[in-house]
Amino acid sequence: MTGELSGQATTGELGYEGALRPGSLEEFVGQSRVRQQLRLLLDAATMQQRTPDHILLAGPPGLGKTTLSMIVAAELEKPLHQTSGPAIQHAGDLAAVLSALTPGEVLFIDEIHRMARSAEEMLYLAMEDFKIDIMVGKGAGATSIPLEIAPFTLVGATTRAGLLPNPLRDRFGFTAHLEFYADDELESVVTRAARLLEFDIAAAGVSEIARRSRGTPRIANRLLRRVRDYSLVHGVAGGTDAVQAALALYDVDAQGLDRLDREVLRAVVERFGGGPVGLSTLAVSVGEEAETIESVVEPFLVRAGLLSRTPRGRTVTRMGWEHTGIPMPPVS
Ligand SMILES: Nc1ncnc2c1ncn2[C@@H]1O[C@H](COP(=O)(O)OP(=O)(O)OP(=O)(O)O)[C@@H](O)[C@H]1O
Ligand SMILES: [Mg+2]
Repeated sequence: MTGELSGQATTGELGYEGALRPGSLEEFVGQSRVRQQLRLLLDAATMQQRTPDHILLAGPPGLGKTTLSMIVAAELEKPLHQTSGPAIQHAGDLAAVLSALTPGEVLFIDEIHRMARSAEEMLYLAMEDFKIDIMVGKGAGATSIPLEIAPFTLVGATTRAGLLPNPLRDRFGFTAHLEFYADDELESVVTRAARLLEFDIAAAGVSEIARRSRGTPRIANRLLRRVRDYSLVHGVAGGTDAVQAALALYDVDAQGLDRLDREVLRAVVERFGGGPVGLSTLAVSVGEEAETIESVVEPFLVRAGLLSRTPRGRTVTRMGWEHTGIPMPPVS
């Protein structure tokens, strides 16, 4: 999913994201519970001069997992090494990363649920005892040589906490579940970003953007940039008119649903009588990957009360039917 309302980052966006990333826990908007929990964890470790427990950050795309990993390193005043699950295809890839860590370094593994199984075992031992076993040779003559590594803090991020094997999940001392942001929190995100972009936007425009951002800071920042483009090109101020015109141009509706969200709702209603329908069937019928539907589209539709996930499949709610504009058949 690559629309304006995908929580996933686009390649060209990475530069902007760097510039807009909050640099400390205090600057990080919202998620106040997670912030308090992290503050305590980091302060305690600093006082005792040890590395803090490993941290797992779980939640949909664009809610601030990468940002928080950078903040953890900054708060600890330690270097950050960033890698990701898909980059770790073999145990050897992980061994190379782990053996190069300096004491206290923060290792960030994004999309940790996509790491190779063979590397997971190595990670267990590393997380627990700061040791790894290096295999030397092949076949019957193979031996494993234990190697000490520097104490480090692992920060893992996942959009799919349910996919992590239990032994891995259990080795994180703290799991932060990031929630979608409330509208007033998104307003703070947009106000802050507008200031950094030196874009003058009216308060009413800010709240309009916040309302349409699906609870996601990345989307809020992205919509803000579209509105800024619009006001620049058309030479108009950043008020509600500019916001509405810009968002209409990008197909974002008043509740923040984009094309794919609406397609998913319509598919369930038109082709499956409102559900229940299984995830894979639904994914095929809208031509998207099941993972995208499950981790990007559904969390928002469920939160907005338009879709419900049941053991038998996905069902569109009464509000969801209303959103499609198709009359709901009477319950027989
Ligand atoms: N709490 C926040 N306050 C201000 N800005 C935020 C906050 N959370 C996220 N952002 C902004 O949203 C953008 C996306 O955040 P981030 O990259 O950390 O998300 P993510 O959870 O790692 O997403 P993904 O799952 O796609 O990797 C960044 O540009 C960041 O500046
Ligand atoms: Mg990220």
